[in-house]
Amino acid sequence: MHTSLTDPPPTGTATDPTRATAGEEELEDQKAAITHLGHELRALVEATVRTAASPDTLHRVADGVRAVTSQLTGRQRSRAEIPEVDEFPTGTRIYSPVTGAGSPLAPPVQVTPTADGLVGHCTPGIAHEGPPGYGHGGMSAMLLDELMGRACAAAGTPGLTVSLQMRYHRPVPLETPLRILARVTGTDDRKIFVSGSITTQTDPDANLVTADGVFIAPDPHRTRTLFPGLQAER
Ligand SMILES: CCCCC/C=C\C/C=C\C/C=C\C/C=C\CCCC(=O)SCCNC(=O)CCNC(=O)[C@H](O)C(C)(C)COP(=O)(O)OP(=O)(O)OC[C@H]1O[C@@H](n2cnc3c(N)ncnc32)[C@H](O)[C@@H]1OP(=O)(O)O
Repeated sequence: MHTSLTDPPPTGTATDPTRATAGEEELEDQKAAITHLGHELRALVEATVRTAASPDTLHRVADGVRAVTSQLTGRQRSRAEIPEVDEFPTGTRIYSPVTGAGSPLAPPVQVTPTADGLVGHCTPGIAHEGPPGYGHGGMSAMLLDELMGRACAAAGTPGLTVSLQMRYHRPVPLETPLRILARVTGTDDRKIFVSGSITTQTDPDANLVTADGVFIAPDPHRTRTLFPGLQAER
């Protein structure tokens, strides 16, 4: 199982299949299929919020979507279950609403390490709109919360957000490639202090949104209670 924070591209995977064992190959096939469906669903979501189709067309499409949904049958993941393809808490979260290649809600953000933290790249669409043409403020908070949480995990101290101070300097343009930075700035016992920012990729010196967060590394007993799937499967 690879440990990269970067999710696989829409078609195929980043891992050389000739080096994978049988079990790993199955997981890579699963990841590729989940990614394929996520890609198509994101296109459907974006088309849904942009279309000017007639009521007849919308009703027909809604019926078609219901028929498609009914095909996703069989065993359903339980609430606390960690997907087999995931690498919690430091790697792939395939259904994350921020980074998940399999999530119709995610932009999705591609995450890579930097010298002192993480950088994320994504291009949110109209589905993530707040003010007309600009990103929803809650979406910016979600992008930063995730990247800052991942920066804690990448630094070896996974933690949960207890405080997230947001500052919105300029509106975030949609359909524009964005850069999200996150880095751990300090620790105090179980407290982890993290900063983050969102800029466009073309103007990385102009902060659109900045954030300061406090994350807490839960004690081992709390971790076992909060994440029973971690104990059962890892
Ligand atoms: C193999 C190990 C796995 C460990 C996994 C751990 C975490 C992994 C989680 C995610 C990582 C994965 C990927 C990251 C991607 C996305 C992350 C997105 C982030 C989120 O989406 S996350 C969801 C929203 N988040 C919550 O759902 C938290 C709800 N919360 C709680 O569940 C508890 O809060 C808890 C358990 C966190 C701590 O509970 P607790 O009882 O252990 O801690 P306690 O209260 O004793 O506080 C200890 C010290 O923190 C200080 N403190 C408390 N609050 C503060 C605040 N607001 N500001 C400043 N300091 C604060 C106290 O003052 C005290 O300081 P002092 O000791 O100095 O007095």
